[in-house]
Amino acid sequence: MFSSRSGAALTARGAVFALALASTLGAGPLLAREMPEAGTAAAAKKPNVVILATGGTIAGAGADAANSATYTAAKVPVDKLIAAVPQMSAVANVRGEQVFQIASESFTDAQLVQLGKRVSQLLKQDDVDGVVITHGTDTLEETSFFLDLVVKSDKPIVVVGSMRPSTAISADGALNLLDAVTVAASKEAIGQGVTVTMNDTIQSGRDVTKRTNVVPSAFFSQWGPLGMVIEGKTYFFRSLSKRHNTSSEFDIDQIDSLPLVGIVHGSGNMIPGVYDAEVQAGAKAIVNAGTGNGSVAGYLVDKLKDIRSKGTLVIRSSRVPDGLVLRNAEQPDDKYDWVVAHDLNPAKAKILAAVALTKTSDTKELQRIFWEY
Ligand SMILES: NC(=O)CC[C@H](N)C(=O)O
Repeated sequence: MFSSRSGAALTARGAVFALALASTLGAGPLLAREMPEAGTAAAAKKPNVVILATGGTIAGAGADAANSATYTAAKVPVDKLIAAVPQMSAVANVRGEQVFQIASESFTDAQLVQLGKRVSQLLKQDDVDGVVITHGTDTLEETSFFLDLVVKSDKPIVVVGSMRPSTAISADGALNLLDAVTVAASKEAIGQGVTVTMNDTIQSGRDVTKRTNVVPSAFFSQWGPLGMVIEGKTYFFRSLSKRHNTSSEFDIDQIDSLPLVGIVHGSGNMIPGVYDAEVQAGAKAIVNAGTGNGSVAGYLVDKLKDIRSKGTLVIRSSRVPDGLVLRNAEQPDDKYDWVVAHDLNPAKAKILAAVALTKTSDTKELQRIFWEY
């Protein structure tokens, strides 16, 4: 049973995307439709979109078409991904760059900064109308929020991944990639912030998170998607009200590295020494992924107060996927000089804290930043 899409369409798409791997392995030529030649009138009319490939399942390959969860991520190079979705040439003049070829859990802050700088550089060019980043889904929510905070451009930036490798029956990467290019090429996406196109929806890169780890409908925002993309048309229904991109006070051109921020996951019966280990490793801030409303066990409060008094920032988030952490609810944040992450989950709070710390370590300023972004 196919839950959300027609079985015939899914199977056809899987077969098309599987061509990418066949070619990678030298099994034969690609059946890509001819792309319009650069410099022709047809090419001049279409928006120019650059695909920056970083790896992930969208570039993944398994041994058999039945392998939807057992495969190797980051195998198929960007030119093969592009050749496997010839429908993109009707939407935009597409070219690709292989920035990395990694599973996204292996992303480092240095790579995040490098990617951000490349996106910024490209979007300053008159001959680039939008950028698509192909990415593993595990940390896609971090990268999409990071780019939303630091790239000073109104042009569309779309981050896209897939849940099934390119070789799988019903691979979801091909349509997700076509949808990403469609959004990146659309006028409607200008100024909407970084978006994520997966499973026919357009989500805000600011608040989308991975909520299930095996099915194509993996990405979810508690505030709902921005819109949908269907058969080459974008439909936007809401806008991001938080500061982002050109309205952001952060600029990747001014950032060369990110300070270390740690996350401590809340549970019952915790080990206070974990906080010390983060501080000793050089963490400038610790995001406390507390229980419930960002609650902190009574026996941990002194530890967190002590850490704060010695200079490390304490940011209260929650391990609960949705909701808000409010200031002075559960803990007296004013008294302890702690910051709350508001609706940002621990991974998102870590990104915002790291970016904010490039400018300030004043807790009033940091709290303002957590309200505004
Ligand atoms: N669906 C995926 O992309 C997960 C594959 C891999 N763990 C990654 O994040 O790159």
